Amino acid sequence: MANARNIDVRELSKSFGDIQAVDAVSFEVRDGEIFGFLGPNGAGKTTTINMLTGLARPDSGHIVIGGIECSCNPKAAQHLIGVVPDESNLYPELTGFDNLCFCGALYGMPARERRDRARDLLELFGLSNAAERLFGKYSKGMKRRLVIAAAMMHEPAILFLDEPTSGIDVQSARQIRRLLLDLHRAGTTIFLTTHQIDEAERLCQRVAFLVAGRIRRIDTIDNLLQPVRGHEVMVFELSRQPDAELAGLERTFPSFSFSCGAPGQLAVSASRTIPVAPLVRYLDECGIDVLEARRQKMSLEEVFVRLTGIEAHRMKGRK
Ligand SMILES: Nc1ncnc2c1ncn2[C@@H]1O[C@H](COP(=O)(O)OP(=O)(O)OP(=O)(O)O)[C@@H](O)[C@H]1O
Repeated sequence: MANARNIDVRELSKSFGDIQAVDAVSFEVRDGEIFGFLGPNGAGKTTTINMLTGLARPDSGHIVIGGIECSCNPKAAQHLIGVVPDESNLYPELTGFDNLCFCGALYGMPARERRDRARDLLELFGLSNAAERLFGKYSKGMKRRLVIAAAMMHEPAILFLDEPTSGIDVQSARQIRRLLLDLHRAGTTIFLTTHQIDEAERLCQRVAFLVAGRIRRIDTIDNLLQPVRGHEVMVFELSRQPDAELAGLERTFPSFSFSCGAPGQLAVSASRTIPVAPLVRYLDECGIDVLEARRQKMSLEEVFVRLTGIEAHRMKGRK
C-alpha cells in the first residue's frame, strides 16, 4: 500500500564506465524507521543516495518514494524529502537564519512561515545564539547541524543523510545523533549512509550491508545480533607465541575455541562466560605469562566482519 513516508527501491543499478557502482540493489525503508546503509569506502552508498534524492540518474531500476514513482514525477517526490549531503550546501556569506529562510523560499514557503520555521529549527538544533552569525564562521559541528536544519525547513516526511557525523568532533556527533533520534520520535523516516558500524548500531532499526555495489544482507539490528548474543570472546596478551600449546588448550578446555591472532595474542571464544583464572594457571604452567586479558564486546561490527569478511578498520578509512 502507498505510504507517504516509505521508500521502495527495486533492482537499482548505476555504473561509471567499467565500474559497477550500484548493482541491482533492492530494499524497502519503512514508515518512520531509521534505516542505515552501511559499507566501506567505495561500496556505492553515495551513488545510491544520489539516485534516491534525484542527484544522479539510475541506469535501470525503480524508486518509489511515498507512493510516488520518482522517474514519472520527480518534483512531487522531491517535496516529500529533505537531503543532507556530505558536503555543506549553504552560503558562507549569509547568516544561519538567512540561510534557512533562503531554503524555505526555494520550497515556496511564505515569508512569515519560513521565518517562524527558521527560528523554531534554530532553537531545536541549539543554534539560536548563532542565528545572526555568518554561516562561514560556524564550527564544523554547527555547520552540520544547520545543514540538517535546512533540509528540515519544508517539514519533509523523509530525511536522507550522507555520512551525517563524519569529520566532526565527538561531542557534535553525539548531538547530531540525539537530533536524529528526536526527528525519528516525531515520525520522520530517516535514511542514512555511514561507514561507522557503531553509529548504525546506536541509531538504526534496520541496516543494509553494502559491499561492492551489492547488498549482502538487510535485517533489523536485533536479528543481526542474534548469532553473537550470549557469545563471548576473551583476548589474552602473552609473553610469547602460544602456537605449540594450542592442541593442549583445546584438549583441556573442550568447550572453548582458541586462535592465535597478532603476535603473542590468544583469542578464546565460547558460547558462555569464559573464566579467566583456569586459563591463566594453565598458561603459567606452560611457562607463558599473561600480560593482559580483555573481554571483547560482541557487536554489529563482529556480525559485519563475519558476513562480509571485511575487517572493521577497513570500514573506517577516509577518502
Ligand atoms: N562520478 C563518478 N565517476 C566515476 N566513478 C565514480 C563516480 N562516483 C562514484 N564512482 C565510483 O563508484 C564507486 C562507488 O562510489 P560511491 O562514492 O558511491 O561509494 P561510497 O560507498 O559512497 O564510498 P565513500 O564512503 O568513499 O563515499 C566507487 O568505485 C567510485 O570510485
